[in-house]
Formats: sequence, C-alpha cells, structure tokens
Amino acid sequence: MAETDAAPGTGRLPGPREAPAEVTAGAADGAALTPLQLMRRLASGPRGLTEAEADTRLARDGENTVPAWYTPTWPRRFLRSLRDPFTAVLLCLGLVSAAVASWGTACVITVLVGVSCVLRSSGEAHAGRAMAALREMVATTATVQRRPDDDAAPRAREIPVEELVVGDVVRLGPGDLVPADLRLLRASGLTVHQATLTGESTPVAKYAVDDPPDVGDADPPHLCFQGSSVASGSGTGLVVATGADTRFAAAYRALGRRRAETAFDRSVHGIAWTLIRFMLLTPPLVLMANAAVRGRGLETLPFAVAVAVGLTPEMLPVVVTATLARGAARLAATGGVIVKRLPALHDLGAMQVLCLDKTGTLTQDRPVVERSVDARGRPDPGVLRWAAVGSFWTLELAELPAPDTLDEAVLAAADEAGADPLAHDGVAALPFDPVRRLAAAVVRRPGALGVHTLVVKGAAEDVLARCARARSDGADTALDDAERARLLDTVARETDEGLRLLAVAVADRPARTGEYRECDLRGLTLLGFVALRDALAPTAADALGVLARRGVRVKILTGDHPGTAARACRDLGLDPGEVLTAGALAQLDGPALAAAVDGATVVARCAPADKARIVAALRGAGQVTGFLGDGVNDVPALHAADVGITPRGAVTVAREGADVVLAEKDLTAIGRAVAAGRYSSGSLAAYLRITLSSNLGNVLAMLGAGLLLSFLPMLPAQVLVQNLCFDAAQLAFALDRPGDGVLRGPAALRPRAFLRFITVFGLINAAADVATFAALAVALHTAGAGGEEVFHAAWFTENLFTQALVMLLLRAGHLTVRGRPGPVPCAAAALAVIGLLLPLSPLGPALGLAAPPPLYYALLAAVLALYGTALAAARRRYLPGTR
Ligand SMILES: Nc1ncnc2c1ncn2[C@@H]1O[C@H](COP(=O)(O)OP(=O)(O)OP(=O)(O)O)[C@@H](O)[C@H]1O
Ligand SMILES: [Mg+2]
Repeated sequence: MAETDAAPGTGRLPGPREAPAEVTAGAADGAALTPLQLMRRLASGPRGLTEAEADTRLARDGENTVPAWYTPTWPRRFLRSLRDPFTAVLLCLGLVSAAVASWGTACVITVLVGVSCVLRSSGEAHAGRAMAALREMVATTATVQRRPDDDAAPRAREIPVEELVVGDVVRLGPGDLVPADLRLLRASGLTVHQATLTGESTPVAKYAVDDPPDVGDADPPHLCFQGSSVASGSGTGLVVATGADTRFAAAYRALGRRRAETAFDRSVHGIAWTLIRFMLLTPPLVLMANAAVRGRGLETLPFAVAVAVGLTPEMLPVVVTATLARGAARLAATGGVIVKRLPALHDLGAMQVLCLDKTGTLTQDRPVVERSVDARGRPDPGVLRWAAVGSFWTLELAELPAPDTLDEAVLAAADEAGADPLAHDGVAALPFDPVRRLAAAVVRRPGALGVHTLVVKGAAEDVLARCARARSDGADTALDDAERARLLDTVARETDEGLRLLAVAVADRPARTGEYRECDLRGLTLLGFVALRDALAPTAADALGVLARRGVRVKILTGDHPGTAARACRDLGLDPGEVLTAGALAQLDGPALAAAVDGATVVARCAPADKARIVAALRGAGQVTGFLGDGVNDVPALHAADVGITPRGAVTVAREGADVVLAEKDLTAIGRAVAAGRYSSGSLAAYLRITLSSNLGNVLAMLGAGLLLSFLPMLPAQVLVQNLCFDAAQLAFALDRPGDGVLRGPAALRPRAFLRFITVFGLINAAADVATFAALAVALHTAGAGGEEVFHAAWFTENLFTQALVMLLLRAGHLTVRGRPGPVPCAAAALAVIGLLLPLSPLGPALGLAAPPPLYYALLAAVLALYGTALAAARRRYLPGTR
C-alpha cells in the first residue's frame, strides 16, 4: 500500500512524430528486413552513429527512459489514495449514512476521507521524491559504439541509458539490461531472461539472422527487448526503438508489477484485509443485535455506521508510508544503503534467513593466479598459457563489454609469464555460461594447417566430465572413472586451501566452417588446472557476526566448488557444517527442499535457477528470506526473495532487480539496514497494536452499552470526532523510534498472533469502559444529576484518556528523545488535555456534551489507575522484554 506504482515514463505521449518515418522503426516493423536494409532505413551503419547525429536524434526523439518509477500528478495521486480499501469502506459507509439522511455522519466521514487522502497523497509525494532521489544514485548505463566524427573509428563507451537513440549500436554482455529494443547484428552464446515480457523463467537463446523468419512472431530470436536481461553470452545490436515506443513500454503498462507476495504484503496487508472484513461485518451485527435485544429498527443505522468507522485505522496507509519513507531516507543518509522499494525496508527488518552468494559478496572478486599444474599436480606453465589463449579469444570473439574477473586474472598472469595468445588465430567462441560452468574458444595453432583446436576451461567437475584423456609429460593417457575420481579428490584438497580451480582441456578437430556448439565439447584432453586465490572481503566477517547477533540465519548459495565455499565460510567464522551441492538437491522441491537446506549453511555448485529454487522453497516454508548477490547468476534468486539486496558494484541487472542496494563496498551496511528495518517495523507494529486494540475495545464497549442503555452510548458525531482526535494523535508513530528491544530478532508481524494480541487488549480496554460505566452510575447517583449529555461527556473523556494511556504503555522504548519528550508521549498528552477540556468548552454543548460531576473525575482516576496496572501486567505477558 505504500508502494508507488511503476510505469514507463518517457515524459511524453507516444503520438505522431515529426521525424522522417524511415528513421523511427518500431521493433516489429523492421523485423523482416535484413540487417543491412534495416541499417539503411535507420540511417545508421555497423560502425554506429556519430556523436553529433546521436545528439540530434536525442533532441528530436526524447530520452530513452527505462520503465522507471514515474511521479504521478497530484490529482492522480489523490484519486489513487481514494482507491485504498479503508477509504473505500469509509466512502461506502458515508453513502449509507447519506442514504438514510444522516447528514452529520455523512459530513464527518467526508472530512475524514478528505483529510486522510490529503495526508496520504502528500506523504506519498514526499516518499516518492525521496525514493526517486535514492534510485538516481544507482542509475543504469549501456555500452554504446559511436564515432567522434564521420571519419573516426568507432569507440565503445558507457552512457546513461536515457541517452540512447534509434540507430545506436549497443554491446551486450552478461548481466546487462537490454537498454532499448534491439535488432541483433552479432551474437555469441547469447541467452536473455525476458520474464518481465513473456513470464517465461528460463533464459531464451537469441542470435543474429540475415534473412529473418516469418514476421509477427511473438518472440523473434533476432530481437532483444528493453527490460529483458542478458543471462549469458554477448551480442551487438542496433537500437530500433526507444522510450515509449519499445515493446516493453507497451507490455509494461498492461502488466503492472509482477512481484509475488512479500513479507510486507503478508503482514501489513494481511492485517488490513482482516480488519476490512470485520468492518464490513460490524454494521449488520450492530443492527441485528439492537433489533433483537432492544427492538430498535433502522434508526440505529447511523450509529452502526459510526461504530464501523470507529474500527477503521484510516491513518494506516499514511503511517506506513511516512514511517518507511523516513526510515529509508535516514538509512540512505547515514547507513550507506539505498532502499528502492519502500516495503522492502519492512521486509529487511522481518528477514529471518539471508542467502548470500560467495564470489564478489564474501570475497573481493579480484582473483589472482597462484599456480598452474598439470594433471599429475606438477607445476606446468603450459596450462596457464592455454587458459590464456582460451580467455583471450573468448573475450575477443564474443565482444564482451568487460572481461570476467577470472579471465582477467588468467590474462594478467599469462602476460607476466610472457605468453602471447595472439600467436594463435581465433575462430569461434562459446562464452562462459553459469549453467554449463565452462567457456570455450576455437583457435588455429600456428603451423597446424587444417586443424582447429578447442580450448575449454571451467569448473573441474564439468570439464572433467567432457574429457577422455589426460596429458602429462607430453603423453596422453586414457581417463577412466577411477582416474577422474582421483583428480576430483586432488581438486577438493586444493580447494580446502581456499583456492578456486579452473580445469583446462583441449582437443584437435579437423578444420570446418560450420558453427561450434556445446555438443562439440566432448572427448577432450585434460591439460591441468589453474589455481586462483580470491581474498575475502575485509568487512565480511564483521557483517556475518552482526547478522548472527541480530538473529538472522545465513546461508551461502554459490556456483563455486563446495571446498572453496566451505573454506571461505570457516575463514569468516561461520561453521559450514555439512556442505550440500545443488546437484544432490535436484530431485527435491517445496517443503522437502526447504527441510534439506534448513540445516545446511553452504549449498555449492548452484546454477542460477538452483539459487532461486532454494530461496523460493525457504519462503514457501514460511521463512522471510532475503538474498544478497552481485552476479548474473544471482538475478533469479534476487527476484525470488522477499527482499533482494545487492552491493553497488553488482552487474546492472542485479542492481536493477534488487530492492535494496548497498551503496558502499562495506558489507556491514547490511547490519545497519536490518536495524533500520526493525526500527521501522517496530514503529508500525506499535502503531497497529495500539490503534487496533483500543479501536476494538471501544467498539466492543459501544456495542455492549448500546444494548444495555435505553439511549445510544455515543452520538454518531461524537464517535467521529473522537475518531478524528485518535487519528491525529496516531500520526506521531510515523515520527517515533521504538526501543532497542526490536533489534533482538526478526520483526515479522504474524496476522494471527497479532489478532490474538489485539483481542486480549481490546477486551481489557472494554473492561475499563464498563468500569467507567459503574463509576459514572455511582457518581450520577450521588450527585443526583444525570442525562445523556453527561453520560456522553463522561465517556468521551474516558475514551481519550484510555487511548492516551495505551499509547504510552503499549509502546516500547524511551519516552524522551535527547531529554525532550518524544512524539508519542506529546500526542498522548494532547489527547488527554482534549479529552478533559473539550466537554467543558463551548464546543461541548454543540456536540451534545455536558460536564460530569466532580466525583466522576475522582472515580475516573481510580479506573485509569486500575486499567494502567492491568495493561502493564498483560504487557509483561504478551510483549515480554520490549522495553
Ligand atoms: N570466465 C570463466 N571461464 C571459465 N570458467 C568459469 C568462468 N567463470 C567461472 N567459471 C567456473 O564456473 C564456476 C561457477 O561460476 P559462477 O559464476 O556460477 O559462480 P561463482 O562466481 O563461482 O560463485 P558465486 O555464485 O558465489 O558468485 C566457477 O566456480 C568456475 O569454476
Ligand atoms: Mg557471483
């Protein structure tokens, strides 16, 4: 409910354009053309646009805004706040009142709705601005190929995606967000996630074609759409549509937000909807009870409506938005954490399990080659040389915008050792893919005519599975299962030292012109291993310690070897216990999978889908689950989690998909984020607890009194004025900071437990009201005076006093902030003053209130003292250790 809707914002409406038609093709229009025809039509070329031409087009066509969070206008915001379910129920009640000509009630309800809508839309506007500023800090870029002028050679450079224009030539690499609709000119092992467009969760292969297949295909293989993201491989594409013209923009409008229910929805939304059901039930119940017991008819309807209104926490959306926005702004300013989706702050506080990837999150992802050995474990620089040939030609031929850190490390080490990958000629490349866990290049060896050499490097298990022989001392020996097992043992021993191992294998094939595919990578000869060391992130151990103290369980889901992961775990002070591999869990799903990973700390050799599956299973088992990762292989899990967290240096698509971005390279920020989430959830929980239990108490008392008395216990207008006072006072919770007790454990609000709580406290509250009744009877009897007005005034005063008391007693934390009273105590004091003075003021008679006799106040003090004692006792039982 605090969420701002997302919609594509291009700042202008799609409409007829001034531009010449041939330069602005939509993705689908050009799909049937050959790349050359299309380039001619878009007045571009394989070398890209010149900077000047790009500027002209940008000025003409406007910015290419990715479906960002746009800021709705004021009237729209106001209308949207009317759509809030509480407001809708209030409006219905208002209509009912108008229908029975109860104009006073109808007017007060209109005022209530108006006030809460204004508060809500201004709160949202404020939160929206704060969020936009935060999201600005993690803006997205694209790699574009442009020329400084007509004669210059093209240069690849990063620009903000907003500056892309039709005709630009863009490069894509793993983890990039497709920045606009593209026609592929070249592609190498390219697969993209386009779940946002098609709902399909597995990556789809994309490739360049010269003669496009039939037009109108829903998912043409040679087009990549804005909003999808690169899962593996690389490509170069021509921008065919930007901004509002992209297919994503159109699809996005229809789709809305696709997120599954998160912890926030389950708790705050869950509670809200339970309440709405109660509210709708209340008027008919009141009517029926009054008809049955007192024989009253429809004349009790305004009262019944007022009672239902009394139950409504109208300020809930306002308090939620304001609390979360305030928490997020503070966290960004002081904690180095950017919350991109407001409810994620609540989910951070509620998080019970945090799954992390290892590489780049717990380690620095700056691997350094430590040694290179042959299949027998003896030092062999030749293995590193071959690995470098593979790395170099994969990067070169796949045109990756940036090298992978492992490849970078291999190339740096080979360079130092004086190897020259250029001595070979590259033919083809299959870039790294986190599912296959290997990369391959096809090269021509100098002097070896008619022969193509495949160079394969990757995870030891996966490369070994494709090897038929192993080479040592220049001689090849056949690899049987026993030998494979021995080699894997050796690898496991090395990983125990914390090393990451890449296996390197080659194979000679007769030269050919056809494409190389994954199935060609068989019958290889293992050359040996390159061992790399990746130092731990300096703050990782501290961060894990903080999480443990805060009661968040940590699990490591990594694509790396179980040994390397276990060693990293131990070095960080975390007991790895039994290390699982994703392969062993392949058959499990749902609760069985959740149970299997429940006791484990490390699950290794996870493909991207495995990480997502495990996260989803944990969530399915009722655990509020976060995921922290930085790579392409983490994206599905980031989406699957209640709260997806990413460090700032993460790949674009991870940052784009995450709910929370750690702005600094400091993992301890996660501890601060969790704390901020818990403070915010703590404020919300206190607000809900207090508001709902006193609302419920008042309603119960009013129902009972309505049946006992011969007149209405409160006039509808009085109920509503009282309600207005409560609402105003409750806004203080948005400014409140609860006590440090909230930091002790995850702060998930469970609707069931919560409803039990408010029932207990509601009953105590109702009991206080009944006691007031008795006090009043005694006082009136003694004073020999009475009447409805005195009763109403007495009850009004008592209600405001009990509300003030509840606000003080059911809230955790100190009453003062830096020596001054905090917002909640101030609001409670204001309530008490109004409760005391309003019936005595000139406004009193206007509302039908008359001053009670002095004895009543003395008795009220006694009732309040008793009530306070009962609250304190119940609090010790239901809210242990909250202060
Ligand atoms: N560029 C590469 N070329 C060849 N093999 C690679 C390359 N990058 C990674 N690998 C191999 O694939 C394995 C899995 O890599 P992946 O990127 O899925 O996970 P990771 O980065 O090791 O771990 P994490 O999931 O913790 O980030 C690595 O352990 C490594 O053996
Ligand atoms: Mg990673």
